[in-house]
Amino acid sequence: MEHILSAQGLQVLRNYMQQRPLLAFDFDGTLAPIVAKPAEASIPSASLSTLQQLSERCAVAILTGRSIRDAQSRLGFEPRGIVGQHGAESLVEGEYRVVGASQALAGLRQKIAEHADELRAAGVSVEDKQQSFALHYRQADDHPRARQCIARLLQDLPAQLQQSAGKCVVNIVAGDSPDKAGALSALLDRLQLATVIFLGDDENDEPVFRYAMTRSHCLSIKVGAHEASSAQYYLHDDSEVQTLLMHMLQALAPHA
Ligand SMILES: O=P(O)(O)OC[C@H]1O[C@H](O[C@H]2O[C@H](CO)[C@@H](O)[C@H](O)[C@H]2O)[C@H](O)[C@@H](O)[C@@H]1O
Repeated sequence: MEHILSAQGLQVLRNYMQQRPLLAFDFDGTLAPIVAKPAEASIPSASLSTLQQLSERCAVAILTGRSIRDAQSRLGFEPRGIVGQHGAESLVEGEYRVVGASQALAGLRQKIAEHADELRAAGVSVEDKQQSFALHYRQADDHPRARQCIARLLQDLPAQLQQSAGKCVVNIVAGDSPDKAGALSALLDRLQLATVIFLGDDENDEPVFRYAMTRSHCLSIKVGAHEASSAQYYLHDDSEVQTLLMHMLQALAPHA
């Protein structure tokens, strides 16, 4: 993995930007720094301003584990596409679709209600996003205990549901939902774009990093270098995101 802000990385970035790619961004841990409470996450104002300017010159999309409604409330601009709940819902040029749903989510909702006291005592908070759940334990005093409590809840998870790990969170989505890679592929088709730059940081972004390896016009960048990641390039951490956005913008300037 190469640093995207190295001389070589920036040359690759400029070449991509000249093709007017789709600029696709993960939200938490990428555009918005990780914070203790999910409700308090926000994009720093400088990044928001640069994203707005980018969205006037290029197609911009957000690919997030959050619900679309939640993500929208944290964006000061309207992207061409938003993929929400890890791929389970999409909003592209005003058209909303739920892609994948399962009755089994209703069963899990009931089970979560039955285990509410136990989850609360273990410091687990539940984010019900309708097409998916996030079971958060960042604020638990004892993370192993919280994870055990979640594992007990999910031990007989129906085959129609799938779980995945994230940053101090366990996500549950319907098994027939696309992941972010499937959703990105559909988005590119829909927008009739072939080239994409994707920036993400977490487990649910790895399918996109792997997808990028199979395509010739897909540049993948991971926030936070990690040997096990399939991303091609990295940023050290989210404090470098604004610098990257500025380089993207400069590469679109007429004289660039
Ligand atoms: O795909 P993403 O946009 O990265 O969304 C993944 C999840 O992000 C949120 O949780 C994470 O961020 C929180 C705020 O920084 C943090 O407190 C939590 O520990 C992280 O897991 C969001 O709440 C989830 O719904 C998303 O699935």
